[in-house]
Amino acid sequence: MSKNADELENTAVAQETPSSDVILRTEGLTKKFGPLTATDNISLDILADGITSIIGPNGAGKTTLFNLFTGKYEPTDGQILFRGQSIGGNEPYEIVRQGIVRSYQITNFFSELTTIENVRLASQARYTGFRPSDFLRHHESLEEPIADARRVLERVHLADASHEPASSLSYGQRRHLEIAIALAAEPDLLLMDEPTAGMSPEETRETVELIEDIATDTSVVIIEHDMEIVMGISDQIAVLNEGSVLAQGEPAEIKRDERVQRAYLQGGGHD
Ligand SMILES: Nc1ncnc2c1ncn2[C@@H]1O[C@H](COP(=O)(O)OP(=O)(O)OP(=O)(O)O)[C@@H](O)[C@H]1O
Repeated sequence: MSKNADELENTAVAQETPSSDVILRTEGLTKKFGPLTATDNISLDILADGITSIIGPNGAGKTTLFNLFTGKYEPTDGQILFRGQSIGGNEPYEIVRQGIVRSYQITNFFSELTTIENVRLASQARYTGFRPSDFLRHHESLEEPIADARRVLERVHLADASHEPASSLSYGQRRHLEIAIALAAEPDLLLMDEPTAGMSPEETRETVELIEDIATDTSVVIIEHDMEIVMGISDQIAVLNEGSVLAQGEPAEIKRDERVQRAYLQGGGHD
């Protein structure tokens, strides 16, 4: 039976609109730096549920993709849809307000302030705004930001260190403080760049558990080089190679994908 015009139109809409289980979609996303193409026509779906890992050899375009998601870079071409809305080229503070937050691998807090003061400042921004100049504005009450900061510190197991100067925290605790600062913005999508890099086996185990806990109510995307962690933690994996998506799927599919093995698991260099 042939479809009438309405049915055809509905089909077209259904194909174009990301389904509700996709939180972020890229369509033909390209970023060029002069003659170099860092991400090349990437079309990728990040599912709302669970943890997506982005893997690939050095220079594959993983960090560039994160920088496009957070508004640090403007796409040269293509679209980024967050919950169906185009965000490509938005300012970083707008993207944080829209619900995408990145937790940094590098230390990015005020070391002379206490642990809770650092998280409280980040929670305050939810009330005053995420524009750099908004940090100078005052929320009339500190009660809510302090209560939020306490809750977040419980979650990342730093409650006991609340009143320690951030400079006195161990390396693993500092990384958890970074995560706490990101969580204080109450993201819907949390981006994490090598969340266990440089950690001891014990710190790594705690951090993996923490990420799994966060993923129960927040969509999580991680860039990760450690294949044991990737295979254990991920619900979905996207493999990039030379700026393009080589494969996307569940860990078992990715493990047996011959192109992936050739490009990355056996052949390609990584940290
Ligand atoms: N700001 C920039 N200016 C010029 N070239 C850049 C810039 N950022 C990234 N590149 C280039 O884009 C390509 C992709 O880099 P990107 O950092 O995204 O890769 P990656 O997959 O994150 O690598 P790694 O695992 O080493 O961090 C590389 O060739 C890199 O040199």
